[in-house]
This record gives sequence, structure tokens and C-alpha cells, in this order.
Amino acid sequence: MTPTTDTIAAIATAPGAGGVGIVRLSGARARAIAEAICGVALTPRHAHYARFAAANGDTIDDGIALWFRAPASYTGEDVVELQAHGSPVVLAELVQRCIELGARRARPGEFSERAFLNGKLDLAQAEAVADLIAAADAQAARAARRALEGEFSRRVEAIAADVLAIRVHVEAAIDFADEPIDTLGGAQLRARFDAAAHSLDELLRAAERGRRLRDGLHAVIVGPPNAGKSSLLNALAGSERAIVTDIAGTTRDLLHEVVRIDGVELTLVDTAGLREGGDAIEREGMRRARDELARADLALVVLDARDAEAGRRAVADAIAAVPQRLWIHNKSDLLPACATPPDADHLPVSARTGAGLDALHARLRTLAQGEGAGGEGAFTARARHVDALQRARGELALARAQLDADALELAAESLRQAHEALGEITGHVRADDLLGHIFSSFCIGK
Ligand SMILES: Nc1nc2c(c(=O)[nH]1)N(C=O)[C@@H](CNc1ccc(C(=O)N[C@@H](CCC(=O)O)C(=O)O)cc1)CN2
Ligand SMILES: Nc1nc2c(ncn2[C@@H]2O[C@H](COP(=O)(O)OP(=O)(O)OP(=O)(O)O)[C@@H](O)[C@H]2O)c(=O)[nH]1
Ligand SMILES: [Mg+2]
Repeated sequence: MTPTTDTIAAIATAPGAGGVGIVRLSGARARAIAEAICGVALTPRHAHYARFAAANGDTIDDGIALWFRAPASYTGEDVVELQAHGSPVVLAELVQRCIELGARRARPGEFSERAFLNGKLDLAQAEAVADLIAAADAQAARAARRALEGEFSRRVEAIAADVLAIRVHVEAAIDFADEPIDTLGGAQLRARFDAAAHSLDELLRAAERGRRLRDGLHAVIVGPPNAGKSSLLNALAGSERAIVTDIAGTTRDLLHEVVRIDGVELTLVDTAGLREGGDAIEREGMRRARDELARADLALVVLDARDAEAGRRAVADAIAAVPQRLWIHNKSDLLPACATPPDADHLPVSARTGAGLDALHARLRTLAQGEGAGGEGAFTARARHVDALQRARGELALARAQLDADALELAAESLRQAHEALGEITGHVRADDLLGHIFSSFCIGK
């Protein structure tokens, strides 16, 4: 761990004018710097009304000074807040004064990074702080709060502890290599494996829902040319974002549009129609469409309802690997009523008349939220968490197979890998550039 003895300063409140603005200091010299500015001796956790002075004695502002004595502070270091009037000019002068007195400007996320390095928050909790600040609605904020309170971290750690216990058992068995595993509590060991795998599966599902709560759903609109993909994007976006013509091959570039359906964020991507042939530009468009599908949570397949079967064939291989798909039988206005009986995954829609859009909205909302996404105990998660859980799950399955093959040493190694993958989530195990990567996306002053 790098020593963090230098003292950092930053404006902690949002940019722009406000009622009150806060300059925050953290580090060994925070208290001395603040006392020099305020001209009084500070008492921990006491709100001092003070005059904040410039180097020449002029008053920068008057306000409240608040000292949190290490380690009982957000960062675990001495922290002082100078709570001034919310003027960007005053706050900039205060930071400047702190720097003259020996502080340096904090990097983005550096306060939270110190909180992590000093054991106040684990990595998933620190990420939840940023997710809480960025939450777009009450549901996402509630879920980020749960992650911040450690709901997610506790479940990760409980499974990590189980995996460690299994590994200890397997390693003990290695020392009795002559004995078959079944005389060494093999049945009990298998039961523990199954229990850990089950908990991991449940946590993985919850984390996937948590990731969607944070990132929204990435839905790619695909289908044959002229089916009405761009028209559907426009209908869902509520504005004429994409060019619509009756010429097949109109759309070439990807077009991203973020829409919110009842508080759930959905990134819609319009793509070039998929078909054989086409000119060089159209073929490049189709290549981009396929690339985009590789990142999709959901394929919104738009078909011309009059020729759904041909459309289905045109897109079949492109959408094969997308986790979820919804079939939109568009241009229902050109068919006799109820020609395509709707079910959950096949919806008759008319982008032209708006028929069927309500049902589509409802279905998209359910898909974006995932089953019970906003429900009891939901927490936000990130793609890196889901990825780590998947790796842990894979290693655990591998270890179980190795155990069955009496390859105990291999099983122990796989269990070690599973344990490490889980440790990456909470930051007990760290890849070198991971911290910088995570904290640099925070705002300054957090
Ligand atoms: N004025 C102000 N409001 C704020 C913050 C802040 O830094 N300043 N926060 C910044 O994010 C959030 C609150 N987070 C905080 C987390 C821990 C501690 C703290 O002093 N913890 C000590 C003592 C705990 C206790 O007394 O129970 C500790 O953990 O030891 C303070 C704020 C939101 N509101
Ligand atoms: N009758 C009817 N026509 C529609 C409907 N939706 C789209 N169209 C028409 O179908 C034609 C193609 O629509 P687009 O939205 O450009 O189709 P696209 O799938 O984006 O086509 P490409 O970008 O060329 O792949 C246009 O003339 C639209 O006006 C609909 O629901 N009913
Ligand atoms: Mg189009």
C-alpha cells in the first residue's frame, strides 16, 4: 500500500453556484492548514463558525469549519470541511489558499480511493458511491445505497469464505494421497461444492440485474431492409431521429438513442438491414450491425409482418448469440386484425399507426428491469463484477470436475482462482491498473 501522507484538497460540492459550497481537505496536514485559514483551534466534530482568511489577512469568506479526527472520518485520515457560501469564485480561492499552505489538488475519486486504501470501504462499496451519485432515478439510487451498505460485498465474501473452506479441505486431502477422497469426507465436500455453486448462481443473477439497473439495457434493432427498424426507433424515441424512406438499405451507420421507459433506461441502436449483397457502404453498415449485436443484451428483431418467415431467416445467424430477443411483427396495419396472435416474445406492432406500442413498452420495461430487479434487496453492480462472478463460477465448476476425477491438486488450483476472482470484486485481490481505472471515473472532490 502506498503511504498517503500528503494532504489533498478539492471542492466537494457540485460545480456552479449554490447555497453552500464545501472545500474538503484530507491528510496529515488538513487540520493545520484549516486552522491557519480559520485562525482558531479546531475541536473534532464541532461546527466552528469562522472567518476564512487569505494570505494577506483579507477575508475570503465566512463559514463553518468541521474537523473529523483520524481515523473517524470518511477517508480514515484527518478530514476538514470548510463550508463556505456556494460561490465558485470563493471556493476556488479557498482551494488555492489550501495549496499555498501545503495541500495539493485531489485527483478525481481520490478521497474515496483513500477511504478504500484505509479500509473504510471495500472496492465494490466505493464504486457504489459513484453509482449513487450518478443514479438517474430513485430505484437506481436505492439499489446503489444497498451496494454502498455492503449488501453485495457481504454476499461475495460469504461465498469467498465457502470457497476457501472447500480449498482447505481439498488441500488437506492432498496430504493423504493414498486415501480415496470418499474416506476423507468426499460426500460432505461435494455437498459444500453444490451449496457454493448454488449461492454463486443466485448472486450472479442478482448482479446481472444490478448491472442492468446501473447501465440500462442495450437493445439493438435488427431485421431485414425496409422492415421498419428506423420507424420503430423513431416511434420509441418519440421523435424523428432516424431517416425513414421506402428504399431498402436506407440506414447504414449505427444510430444510438437513449430512451427511458417508466424510469428504466434503454439504449436503442438502429442498424442497417441485413441481407445478402448490397454495395460497399451497405456491407460496412451490416458489419457494424453484427459488431453491435455482440454487445447487445437484447435483439429487437423487426420483421415485416407480411413476410415474417423470410425476415427471420435473414437474421437468424446474426442474433444467435444475443442473450434475449423480442420479435416485432411490424406493419400490422397492412394485415387483417389479429393475423399474428401476440405472445410475450412476438408482438404485432405498427410503427406507422402506433398500434401495439403500449404492449411493446410494457414488455421492454419487464425485460430491462429483469425479474424483480427493483425489488427487495436489489443492488447495483458493474460489468466487471458480473465478469468476475462468471469466472469464479467457471473455476468452481472446473474444480468440481477435477475432484470427481481425483485430480486434487488441479482442483485446489481452480479453487484458488475462483477465490481470487471473488476477491477482485471487493478489492482484496487487485490488478495493478484497476484502482486507477475505477477511481479516475469519479468526480473531483469525491
Ligand atoms: N458534510 C458532509 N456530508 C456528507 C459527506 C461528507 O463527507 N461531508 N459524505 C461523504 O461521502 C457522505 C457521508 N459519508 C460519510 C461517511 C463516513 C463519515 C465518518 O466520519 N465516518 C467515521 C465516523 C463514523 C461514526 O461516527 O459513526 C468512521 O467511519 O470512522 C462521514 C461521512 C454524505 N454526506
Ligand atoms: N404501413 C406501414 N409502413 C411502415 C411501417 N413502418 C415503416 N413503414 C414504412 O416502411 C418503409 C421502410 O421503413 P424504415 O423505417 O426506413 O425501414 P428500415 O427497416 O429502417 O429500413 P433500412 O434502413 O433500409 O434497413 C418506409 O416507407 C416506412 O414508412 C408500418 O408500421 N406500417
Ligand atoms: Mg433504417
